[in-house]
Amino acid sequence: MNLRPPRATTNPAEPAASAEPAASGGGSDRVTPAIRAVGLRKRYPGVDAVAGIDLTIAPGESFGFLGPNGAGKTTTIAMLCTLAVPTAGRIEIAGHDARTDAAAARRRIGLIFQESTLDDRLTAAENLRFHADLYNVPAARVPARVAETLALVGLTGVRDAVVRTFSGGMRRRLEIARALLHRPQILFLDEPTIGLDPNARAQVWRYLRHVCENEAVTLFLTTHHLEEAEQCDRIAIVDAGRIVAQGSPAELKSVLGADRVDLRTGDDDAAAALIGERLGLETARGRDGLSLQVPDGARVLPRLLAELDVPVYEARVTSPSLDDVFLHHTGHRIRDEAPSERPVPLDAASRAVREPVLPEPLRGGPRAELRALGMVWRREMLHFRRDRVGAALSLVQPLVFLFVLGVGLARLMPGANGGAYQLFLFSGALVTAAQGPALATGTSIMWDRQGGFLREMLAGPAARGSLLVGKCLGGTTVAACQAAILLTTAGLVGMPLDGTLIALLLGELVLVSLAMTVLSVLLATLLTRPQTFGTVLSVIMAPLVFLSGSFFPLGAMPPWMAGLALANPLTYAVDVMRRTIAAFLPGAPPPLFRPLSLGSWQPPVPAECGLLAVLTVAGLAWAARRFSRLT
Ligand SMILES: Nc1ncnc2c1ncn2[C@@H]1O[C@H](COP(=O)(O)OP(=O)(O)OP(=O)(O)O)[C@@H](O)[C@H]1O
Repeated sequence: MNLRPPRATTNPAEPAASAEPAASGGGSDRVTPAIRAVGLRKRYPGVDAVAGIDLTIAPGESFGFLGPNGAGKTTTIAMLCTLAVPTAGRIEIAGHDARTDAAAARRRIGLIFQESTLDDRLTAAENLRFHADLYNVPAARVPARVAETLALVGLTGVRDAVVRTFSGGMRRRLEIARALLHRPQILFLDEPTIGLDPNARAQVWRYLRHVCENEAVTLFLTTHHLEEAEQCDRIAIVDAGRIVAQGSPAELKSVLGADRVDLRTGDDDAAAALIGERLGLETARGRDGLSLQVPDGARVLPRLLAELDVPVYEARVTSPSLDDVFLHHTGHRIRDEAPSERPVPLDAASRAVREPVLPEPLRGGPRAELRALGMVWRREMLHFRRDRVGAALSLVQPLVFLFVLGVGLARLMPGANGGAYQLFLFSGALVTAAQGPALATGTSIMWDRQGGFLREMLAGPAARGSLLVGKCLGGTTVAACQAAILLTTAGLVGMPLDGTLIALLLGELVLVSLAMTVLSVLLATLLTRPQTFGTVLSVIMAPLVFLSGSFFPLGAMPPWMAGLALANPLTYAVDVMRRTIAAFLPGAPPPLFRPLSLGSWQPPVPAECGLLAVLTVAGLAWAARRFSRLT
């Protein structure tokens, strides 16, 4: 059963970029193909993952890309979705060049990856709302679209449940809802039912069929499940990076031409002889009986049974399967098992949808970029608000510095009474309080990458720079908030509670938090494994903190150590805040507060802030460069 007949439609709201000849398989009208790929190739070191693929898929078609593991399906879909750059070839998505007009192409596609790309710390509705922001779905329509798409996949009842509590099937359905939220013209699904049990697979297919009947969407799906490919209007069989056959399931099977009849009889020798004499057909002997090839098994079988004078215990007619087609073209089989089709009720709201819903144009531009940036920032805030334990724990370290290390070391400091040393430590403790959440921003990029959500963001139409800046601003806000919380202990360490001083320190903390956030984000774009990231971070951060003048003044360090401290940007951050505090102390600041100097020159506070700002901008530019290349 096919999903539905192909439709030749274009988006009436927005004419496609170029007029194209008729799409093969999609009728004879002149319509812009939904997907067009010419000479597509992707070479990885040592392997031609895609070795020259041509595709033309008409609007409204459901197209299956069928092949075994490693055939090149995921690589093809990644290129079609503009996530991977082809080694050669050209791709057009609804008439938009995927290379030169990637954002326009992305606005027209919905994507469901092989692995889940949901944020499992957010609720179902929050995942959808973030997606709406990413794709700049008109704000007024978002509540209705969220409700509609959740109803479509039967998840209305769990809209406010955190995704972590969802089963694999529910996650997949939520991903279908999310991919449809911005009304894409083309829905790409990479192995949509992988890892699901037969019942969950049947559910997903039920919703996909429903989508095809009610939304004007072109489906492109990769699969190695034969019965899933069977439901598509057209199929391309891929093997070793090439399309070996293409057509409707019926067309592909008709190439084999014959049905197979299997017989289990009381006397196979006599039956074989009779079939040869009376029907002129050749039989083959197998372990379980006789088999023969006939053009139309259903018509031949009654005559065959009537002619045989031997008992027939079992007779079976098998039409060629796609597996036979696959075997015919590639010389090997695709293994598969069929799912049990158990009906699953659709939500009432989705049953009410009858008319196909046409895709709507989504707009890009600076406002859309700001919205995407805001979405990333808000997500960081949500995570921060929900992770109260983590937030509280990251304050433990600076509090220990202040009230354990501070009290203990003060007794060893000649000429420093306890209060002066604790106040001396305070600027370092503030930096340490900001440091935890700032560095966690890089860690969250690593986990977003591992958990898949990063792909959801990267596949969207928003510029990567907007996403990166949103992430950095989110991390900075959280880090500065944490340091601001520590600032409430200022009175306990003898800091004057002056409004201007506090405002200045908050401003400096924002700069320092941004600098450290950018450092961690840069590291996250340079490294691929979270474990390596954690190790590198701890190796870098220990010397940075201990050589920053946070715990003892540079004047007390041996020259080689003081030289290293001067090369450490964190030293300037601590010095800036310490000098700011010293400026508000009544009388001359204690000797511990002597500012750092480069030879005989004492850099002014604006110069130290300027240095931090320049390093931050340079780090951000480098991180943006790296981030733009992530796939
Ligand atoms: N990033 C990569 N670097 C190197 N080789 C890769 C990379 N991605 C894919 N390949 C190789 O390209 C070939 C095609 O891989 P691809 O993932 O596209 O196949 P597939 O048909 O989607 O397989 P599966 O069904 O297992 O997902 C494989 O040999 C794979 O090892």
